[in-house]
Amino acid sequence: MSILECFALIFPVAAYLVYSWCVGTYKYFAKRGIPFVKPQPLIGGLWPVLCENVLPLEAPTLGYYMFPKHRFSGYFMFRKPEYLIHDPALAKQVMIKDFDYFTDHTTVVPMEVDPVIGRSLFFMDGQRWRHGRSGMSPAFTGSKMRNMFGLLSKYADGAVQRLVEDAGQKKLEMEMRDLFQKLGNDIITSISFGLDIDSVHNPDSELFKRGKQLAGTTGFQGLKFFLLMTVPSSVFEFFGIRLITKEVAEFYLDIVRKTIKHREKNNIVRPDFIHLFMQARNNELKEEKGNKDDQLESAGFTTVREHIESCTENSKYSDFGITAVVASFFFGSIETTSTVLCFAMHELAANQDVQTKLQNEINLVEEELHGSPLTYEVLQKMKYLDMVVSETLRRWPPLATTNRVCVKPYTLEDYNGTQVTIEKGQAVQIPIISYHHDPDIFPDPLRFDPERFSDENKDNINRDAFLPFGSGPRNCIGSRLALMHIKSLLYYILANFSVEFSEKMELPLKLKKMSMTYSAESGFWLNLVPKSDMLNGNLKN
Ligand code: HEM
Repeated sequence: MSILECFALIFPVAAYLVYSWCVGTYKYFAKRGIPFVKPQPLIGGLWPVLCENVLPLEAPTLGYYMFPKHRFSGYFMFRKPEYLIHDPALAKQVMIKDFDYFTDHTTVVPMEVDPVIGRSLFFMDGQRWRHGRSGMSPAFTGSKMRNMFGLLSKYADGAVQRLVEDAGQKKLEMEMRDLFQKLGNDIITSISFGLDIDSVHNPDSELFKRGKQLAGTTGFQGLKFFLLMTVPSSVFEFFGIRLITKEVAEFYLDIVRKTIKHREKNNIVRPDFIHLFMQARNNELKEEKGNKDDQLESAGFTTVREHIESCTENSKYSDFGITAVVASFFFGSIETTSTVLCFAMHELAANQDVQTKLQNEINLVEEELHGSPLTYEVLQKMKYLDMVVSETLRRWPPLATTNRVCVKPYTLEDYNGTQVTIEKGQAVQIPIISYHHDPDIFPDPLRFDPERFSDENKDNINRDAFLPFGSGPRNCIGSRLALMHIKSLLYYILANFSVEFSEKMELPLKLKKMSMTYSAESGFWLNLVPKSDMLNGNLKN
């Protein structure tokens, strides 16, 4: 990082802290009789992150256990007062029934600040978000995902076969986050930009390097992202700081332009996102009402419902618009899916009985397929695989919290009758991780137990408190794609390998502190053990 870049980042942050110090007040919650986490000067509720062993991503959730008798509590982000919602039923009210009061996420990035990230739904607000979501939702329906499954599954199968060749007769020792980030980059590059690459064997390829610049949440890129979440985006605009550099945006724009030209000239149809958004700009992207693939249960327990009516009439995507929208998928998808895959593999290595049960289900499916390729229907019907993925999402949700911004005054009522009006512009935090780890909601919460999601037990699950993909109209638009990605890779890996901890794995697992999502401090080191060798008992070390 150059001195100029350091200055460009440090100066706006310092200016913002001084500003918030002048306008903020720590008396906000005390005056209203609301329990709150005691702030420290300047950094507010971030003190436990700096001085105690609290992960930054869990910092806003501290009030959950400090004030168990309340439906909500207060928290200071630096000097800005925010609310933490303890009661999952109240969170549901905020996210679904009273959504009109809470339509936005806290971080908004105007297109002028960053033309790529500014086109990501996550960072849009108001009408622009509504319009963007309704235009994008037909590209993520179950039927579109079924069409994309062939591409994704073929890639996952091919990538795992290359690992089988690498392994030969030996165990393959690998760091899982590195592996899944590479596979994730390749899958998203294939289904977004229509290009097939192999980053595991070609880590120096231009496409992998560029992909990392799009999805990166570590180093300088991670710092910029963290600041974007804490400092108003106008500060970024004023200093001309972009999250995705012009060079990276132009690299992908060039690919998209050439691909579109080639496809139009040669009448090529490939069921990927470029194709879907080319259809959208020609008003040809339709939602097929009543399609059985769009029913929730077909995609697994965790899939979330689409609440916004789709409308593609005015979605006139330019070449740059298509580039920016698909590039923004890198950002939301690679870290999240890699996190789930790393922890799923970790739990399978730690719980060999679960691994055996999952492999038995996979073996049965393979027998029934008689050598034919895996299909979307067959993958969706794999109950135990769905239970393992659901339990991983409960135990290790990639997003520990989500949030909403109040857009018109709203009154909250505590169990004891205390009422408080949230003002326009104030944020509420929804502590996904606290619900998932609350023993009153999920007994023995730190135990990895896929049986919680069995047919016999899943009706007892409090759906309001199980929120890996959020809830309501602003839920995760990519839940079906994410589940398909995670399940396909787990299927092919466990069809060919068993997994065990390698000697390099630091146990018990120590979580990485400075990370935007859950991760292992020293990596997820596992051995992939070729299955045929295990069966023949002739494994070479
Ligand atoms: C396991 C993987 C994933 C997890 C756990 C996850 C989780 C989430 C969560 C918790 C939210 C916020 C929801 C809310 O506030 O109610 C969200 C939003 C979002 N996710 Fe995901 N996500 C995953 C994968 C993906 C993928 C693969 C994509 C797209 C290709 C994606 C695109 C988005 C977008 C665009 C939003 C913002 C939606 C909006 O504001 O309208 N996510 N995700």
